[in-house]
Amino acid sequence: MLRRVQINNLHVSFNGEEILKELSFDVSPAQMYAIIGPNGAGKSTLLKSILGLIHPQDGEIVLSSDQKKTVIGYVPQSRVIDDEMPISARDFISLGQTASPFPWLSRREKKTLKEIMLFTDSDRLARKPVGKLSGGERQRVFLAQALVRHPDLLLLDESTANLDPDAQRRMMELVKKSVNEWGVTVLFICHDLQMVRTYADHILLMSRNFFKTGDVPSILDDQNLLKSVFQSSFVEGERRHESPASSGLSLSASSK
Ligand SMILES: Nc1ncnc2c1ncn2[C@@H]1O[C@H](COP(=O)(O)OP(=O)(O)OP(=O)(O)O)[C@@H](O)[C@H]1O
Repeated sequence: MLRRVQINNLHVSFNGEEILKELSFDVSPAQMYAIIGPNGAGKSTLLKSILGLIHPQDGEIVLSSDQKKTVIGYVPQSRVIDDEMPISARDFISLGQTASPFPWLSRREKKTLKEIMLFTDSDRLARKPVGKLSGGERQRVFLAQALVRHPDLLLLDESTANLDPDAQRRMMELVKKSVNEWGVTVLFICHDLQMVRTYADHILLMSRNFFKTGDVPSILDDQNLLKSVFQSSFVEGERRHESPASSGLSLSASSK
């Protein structure tokens, strides 16, 4: 189980543009943290920094857990799956398991795989080709893949976007179940504030060069705070769009 995640004074810039500045916060185990903020605020950048996919210019990320190495499960914002991909949902989920030198699963891995498929209700999808699954079924399979190594920390980047309200609720219930039953710690990026109110224990509100953490009421009930963060990003965004060349932004720069 995770003991601690500590983000200390994180700085991330791309092409000279500062995306994260002096970002610091602590995460307690077995809790759900929603990360909210306008488009371009740096939310995905933060998750990718925790994953080690982006190297911050300054600051540190401390992960500690009972095991030697903290296991992280990640469901990215978008994932392109070819409709003709000839791999079953079961095999796709098992790709998340620890790489073994053998091309077959050990008895223990098979048992875990079965457990996770039952847990996420994806066992009935086991034999279906992953490319033929509906959007909601795919999300369920992606979550199963992220959970199959029993992560200490689960990072979800808008993983319920594009799902219908019922599928969103079912997915978040599963995530909550993994927190309650296994003590997984979750950071989830979400634009649906109603969902955040229902499922988050804490919130990290981010915009460029600004952040605030707190419990749900202290962030979501502060209308002035929300207005200032979302409105200022809109005004800033408008200015950029009027004059992209003079803004110094590289229009082709994107990690997505
Ligand atoms: N690898 C990269 N190279 C250059 N710029 C990048 C890179 N990754 C992200 N950015 C820029 O950093 C800014 C923050 O991007 P990020 O994806 O973290 O935002 P976000 O808060 O997750 O936004 P959204 O809500 O739209 O998903 C954006 O302007 C983006 O273009």
